[in-house]
Amino acid sequence: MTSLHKQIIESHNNDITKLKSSMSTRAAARRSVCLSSMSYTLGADDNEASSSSSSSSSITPITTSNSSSSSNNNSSSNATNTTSTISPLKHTTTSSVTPKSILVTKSGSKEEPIVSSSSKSSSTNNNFNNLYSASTFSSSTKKVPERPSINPGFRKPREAFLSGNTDSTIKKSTPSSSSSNIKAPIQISHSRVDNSSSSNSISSNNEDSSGSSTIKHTAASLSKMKLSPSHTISDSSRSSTMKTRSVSISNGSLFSPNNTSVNNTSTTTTTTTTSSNIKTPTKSTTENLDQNTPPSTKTTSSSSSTNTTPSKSSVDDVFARLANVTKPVIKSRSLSVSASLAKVEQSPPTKEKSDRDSSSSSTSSSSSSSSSSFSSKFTKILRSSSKTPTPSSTSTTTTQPATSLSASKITSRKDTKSLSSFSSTTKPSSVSSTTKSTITSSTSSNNLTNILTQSQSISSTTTPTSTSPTSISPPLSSSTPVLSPSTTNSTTTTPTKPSCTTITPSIALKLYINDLTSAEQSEILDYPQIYFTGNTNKKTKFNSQLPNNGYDNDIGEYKVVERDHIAYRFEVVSILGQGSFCQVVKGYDYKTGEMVALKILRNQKRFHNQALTEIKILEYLKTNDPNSTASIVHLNNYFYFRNHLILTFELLSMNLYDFLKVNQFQGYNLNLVRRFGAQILTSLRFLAKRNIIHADLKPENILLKSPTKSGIKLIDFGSSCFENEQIFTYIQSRFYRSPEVILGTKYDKSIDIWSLGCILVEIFTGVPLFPGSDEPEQLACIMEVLGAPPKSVIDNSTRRDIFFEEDGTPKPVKNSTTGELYTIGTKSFKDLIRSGDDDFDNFIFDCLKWEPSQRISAEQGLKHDWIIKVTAPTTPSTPS
Ligand SMILES: Nc1ncnc2c1ncn2[C@@H]1O[C@H](COP(=O)(O)OP(=O)(O)OP(=O)(O)O)[C@@H](O)[C@H]1O
Repeated sequence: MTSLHKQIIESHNNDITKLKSSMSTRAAARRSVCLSSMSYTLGADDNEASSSSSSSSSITPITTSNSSSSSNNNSSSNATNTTSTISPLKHTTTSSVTPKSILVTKSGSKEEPIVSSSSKSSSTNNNFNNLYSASTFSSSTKKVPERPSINPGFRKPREAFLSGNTDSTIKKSTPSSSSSNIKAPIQISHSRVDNSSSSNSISSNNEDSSGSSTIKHTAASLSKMKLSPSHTISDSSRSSTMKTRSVSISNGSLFSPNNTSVNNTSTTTTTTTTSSNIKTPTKSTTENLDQNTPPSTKTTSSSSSTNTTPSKSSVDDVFARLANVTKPVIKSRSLSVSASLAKVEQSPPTKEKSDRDSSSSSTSSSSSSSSSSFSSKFTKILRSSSKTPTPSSTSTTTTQPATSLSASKITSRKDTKSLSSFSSTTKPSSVSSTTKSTITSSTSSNNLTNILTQSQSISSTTTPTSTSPTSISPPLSSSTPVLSPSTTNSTTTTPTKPSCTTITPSIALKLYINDLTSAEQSEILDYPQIYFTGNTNKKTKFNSQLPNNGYDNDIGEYKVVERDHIAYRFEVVSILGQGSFCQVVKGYDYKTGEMVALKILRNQKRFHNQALTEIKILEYLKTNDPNSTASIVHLNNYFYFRNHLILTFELLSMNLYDFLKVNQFQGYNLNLVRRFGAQILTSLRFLAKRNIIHADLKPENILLKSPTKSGIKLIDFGSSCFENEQIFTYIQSRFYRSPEVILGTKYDKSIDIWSLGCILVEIFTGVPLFPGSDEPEQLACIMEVLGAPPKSVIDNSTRRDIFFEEDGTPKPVKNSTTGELYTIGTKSFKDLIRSGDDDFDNFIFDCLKWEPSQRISAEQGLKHDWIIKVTAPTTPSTPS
């Protein structure tokens, strides 16, 4: 093991510690952690995995200007010339922008082939390496602005929306005294400074609507590159809660701009921070990576390419490395029990339930937290969802589901037949094959793993259910092999397809009572099938004096404990992400043998209500997308655990914000942008045909399916709605917020097209197109490029007074940092983007129309010249 490996591992361990500590803190702490020390979470045996990925240490920043795409060569030159004007100050900050960590989420074992269109690609797009090469736009290392501060998760009341009190800084950025002296046109002066250097200065208020935090940060706006004084941006702290990433790798080892040559790098890539350099992986980088590319990865890469171009970007190789580093290895722990013991210990279900009920009741009454009282209303939810037949249709009908979640999803918790949702809604794979499980008869050990070291065969205690709503069933393997003794003996094996054999709670109680907290000893009786009871001695202890009996922190977030169980079925492996109203963890499903993503909603009524809407839409979408070709995440299941609504999803990989981050916000070439664009358009067309608005399209909500492939999926339908069921007026994350939402006019599905335009530009450039720190600045950023909105748009605005003078002239808006005024229409889009591709520019123009009706539709977008130029076969042929 090289010293670098040790360094990486050390860094990982440190980050794990930070992550753990951050999980129990409020948003302010989380935010700081996210910015300054992105969390790294590893399975217990990941050190081993990381050592096998030494090549990752040889990755150097993309620094040279060898455009990987021939079509972009010209623009590359242009970019070089243009960016050479960037001020030295910008370069000075460049050296400090290095993110501390590179964040990658290892996908589950399922890796889909790269968008197969690569084989159909033009000569400029015949190699996946090409796809992942840096954008021709890139110049120096980018700094990105703080992520949008207002998040749909924290929608404001309509009154606040109309009064403009939605972003915490509206007052701040709407000049009062100065405004009277300043006339339009608005002048502009952006600046961007390094946010990585400012994380320590973050303070945030965790309260929903009133809180604001001041963040000194860097923003890497294109237009602000010429000036780089730091500025202060106020954000609504909650909504700007930064995502934590499942895995972060010491950036210093992998991507530091200053690390031009790292251990094991035989050939050094010259790194420069001059703006004229377009950062693209060099041949040497690729070669070094290839030496250590796992066979599977190499195969994948080559198979996705018709021509191998060794000198092209190796970002995909980077991801292969990262994926390798983060390969989760967890212990296999499947519950099993001796037949004799099962016979002896099995208690009548009604008795157990009765005991549980009384216990639960007592527990409930002892809790003084408001969240608990609220939660009681939701305890009916989902635990017996299986009893309800699935919303029948799997056709592509555009009929929307019932307004509210099916009543079948909500049943009394006291219904003794209401098994846990997953147990009753799934067809146990083991049953169909009359699986016999290997078990141990040991009664001396409380450790399930230990018990599995001895074996006996018994019949599975699982019974098939007659009703299996497909829309909420977890993924099932066709056959679920039984753990063999050899498998179960290992403490470091990758999760194997486990036996679906379960034990009853009473047996689990007998066997593992010492592993269960006193609360669990009562709680477990509520779960008819026990798959896993946790593998940690750090379980949260019941405390009726604390929020949700100690299970929650003070903002209603579940205190996630790694290695603990969720609902006696899933093992918490790591944290994947942190949303405004949820935590997303990677979990191992002992029932199906799959890694999944568990979205644990905050224990507050509004979040639950929002999640119920999300579930309704997700189920509807899944039903209408049985083959999963719409590039939309599939909901596996949902259930209720410790007063938290939990949604389980297929496990995806990193989101596109992280994807930009690992490339140090250099952006990616247009071929890859196009691939993403085509897939997003396909998703939007799918949604549009069903009259669904996503309403929170942003890079964080677009996830790679695999770290090594370009396939993506949309997630987070928590803000979504049917067009005729609009609930919220205040939606979309600010950078991607459409003018009509800002202005408070009627909106429809074309708000997603606006977001798409912003996102695609960002993927190309690496930085947000319109990085307003609040809504007035957001609108000013837009007007700076698009000019003032048409009079009709202004006149229809319900928030006109916030942004416009009486005569319709835009109110002056100052740059929140420099104090300089924005000016309307002073930025040329083409100059701003410098894509060198008129088709791309035109496509973006078509997305960014003031008038929603004039924007391109998803259907039209898929036929646009830029999209059809080189289109992945899988994307246009995806479902209509
Ligand atoms: N299926 C998944 N697989 C892997 N990671 C996921 C998955 N779902 C979510 N994540 C991670 O968790 C993060 C938060 O998820 P999500 O956007 O659903 O939460 P949210 O609370 O709705 O977020 P927001 O604050 O944007 O509303 C995502 O950005 C992503 O990084």
